[in-house]
Amino acid sequence: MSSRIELRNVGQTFWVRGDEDKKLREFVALDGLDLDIAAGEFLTLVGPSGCGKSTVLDLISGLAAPTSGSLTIDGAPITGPGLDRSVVFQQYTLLPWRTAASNIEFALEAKGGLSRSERAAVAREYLDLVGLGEFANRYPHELSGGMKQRVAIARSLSYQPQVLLMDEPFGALDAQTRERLQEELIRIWEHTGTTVVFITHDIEEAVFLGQRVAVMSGRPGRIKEIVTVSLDRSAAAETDLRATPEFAHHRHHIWSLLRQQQPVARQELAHV
Ligand SMILES: Nc1ncnc2c1ncn2[C@@H]1O[C@H](COP(=O)(O)OP(=O)(O)OP(=O)(O)O)[C@@H](O)[C@H]1O
Repeated sequence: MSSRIELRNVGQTFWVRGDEDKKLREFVALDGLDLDIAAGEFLTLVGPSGCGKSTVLDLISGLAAPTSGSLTIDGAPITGPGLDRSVVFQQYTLLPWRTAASNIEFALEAKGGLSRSERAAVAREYLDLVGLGEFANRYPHELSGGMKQRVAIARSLSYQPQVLLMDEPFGALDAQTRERLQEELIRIWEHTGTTVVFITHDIEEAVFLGQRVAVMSGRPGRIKEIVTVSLDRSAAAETDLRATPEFAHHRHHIWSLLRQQQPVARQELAHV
């Protein structure tokens, strides 16, 4: 199950207080942002810190409304959060007093429509999918960071959203765990066919995961370029994809695009 998402001429303005005079000013975070994400696509989003990546995700999730422009999912306007979209954040968001399985069952309970035993079966199925079938009865504090994030992904997928929104989900993990989870995420995405929008600061992660990488520019945030990544991911089990010339080519191209841009905070300072 997957959905198509369209952002048209999207603008987002915040009111911020000036550092010196404390007066409220308009701050244009996004302006004229256009983005089409195909049903079932895996799109990664990179850009300088503060360029508006999380703001874009907040708008798609429906947690915020844009100041101007339109966002649609399968042609219908996005007017608020919905069970068709699920978000995974960098910080582990599991309930500490519930086991791994029970965290997933809790999300299913909120959705409704399943009996207790059906919820337990679905929780088990998705824990198996992320390789944690043996850890169903562990509490979050008994799991590693990577395991906690796997449970969060399993929980997000358990109610079968059409879109999975991920805001630097592997940012707090060590390099090895991160690579392992990237490979697992590709496998899960191939299995579920869900549309994925994935924010990262890591160019290699963006190239490894994304069928396309949307590179943002800051002040105001908009899409600078969309890079189509051609990698034979089916060979990932036998080949070190990150060592191939194609990978290096894409990595360098995106690095050059980002290199041309200043961090947004420095640009803001220049305007004070
Ligand atoms: N609620 C808000 N009120 C005021 N300003 C905000 C608000 N949310 C975001 N901003 C500003 O909008 C800009 C974009 O923020 P956002 O978090 O989307 O950037 P980002 O690209 O995700 O940053 P990072 O990569 O550092 O996480 C920043 O300058 C931020 O300070």
